[in-house]
Amino acid sequence: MTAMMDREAFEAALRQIGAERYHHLHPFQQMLQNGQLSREQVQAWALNRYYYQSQIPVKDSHILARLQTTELRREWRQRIIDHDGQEASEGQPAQRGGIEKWIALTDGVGLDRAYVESGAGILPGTRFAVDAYVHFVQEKTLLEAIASSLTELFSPNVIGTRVRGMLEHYDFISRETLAYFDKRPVQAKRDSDFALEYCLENARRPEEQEAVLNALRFKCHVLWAQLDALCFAYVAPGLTPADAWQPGTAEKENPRS
Ligand SMILES: O=C(O)c1cc(C(=O)O)c2c(n1)C(=O)C(=O)c1cc(C(=O)O)[nH]c1-2
Repeated sequence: MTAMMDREAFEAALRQIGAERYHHLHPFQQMLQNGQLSREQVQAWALNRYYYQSQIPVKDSHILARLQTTELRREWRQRIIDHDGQEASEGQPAQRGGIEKWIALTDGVGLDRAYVESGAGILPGTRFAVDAYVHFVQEKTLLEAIASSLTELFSPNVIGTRVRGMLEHYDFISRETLAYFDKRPVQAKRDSDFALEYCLENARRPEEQEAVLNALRFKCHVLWAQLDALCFAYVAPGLTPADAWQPGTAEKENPRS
């Protein structure tokens, strides 16, 4: 049996998984940030990732429903607000949510909004990976469900590199198009600091520590598999499934708006 790790060793083991397995290492991510993709390949990324974005508040609602204290629910419900936004109330302005901002991104790369929101044209690999994430948080222990969000420990770096690279290399990408990412690093740090502390405190046995590490490995695979699907369908030519989005289709009617 594996021995219990102390707090530092456990945290180091989690960070090691990110260093080896996070999607910053994926060839599609690297092509995206290095300006090696066509406009259509960037459209494919934006379209497929919309499905991930759309399911994040669904998965967080499953976690929320399992939390047994007001304090924990308050903390977790902020994640749902971040993605779904909030109507104006009591002198507070309305808050645009992440999903709406992602639609601004797909708009910005010229995709038809109704088509994006319909979810038609999503690759099977994207759908399976994202759905697996939602099922994971329903079926596993609460500790594992919370641990599966820990990839966000690593997202501020990859987001910074991606945004810088895309702005530098693609003339069809503007700051406004990528506004989704403006707030993400701060939100991701807040969320992952909380989730990390929860896991460090609540994994009290070696098996629980192992389960947390495996949940983070699983989530790295969820992200990796989505980029694999994009590579296979849109970078290797001619392998796009017949019912998935075909480059050159679903263009917005007025590409300037
Ligand atoms: O751009 C990225 O590389 C990236 C990565 C991740 C992640 O590591 O899971 C998330 C996000 N973005 C993101 O925008 C987001 O809202 C988000 C929520 C979660 C989660 O697991 O709850 N991960 C991520």
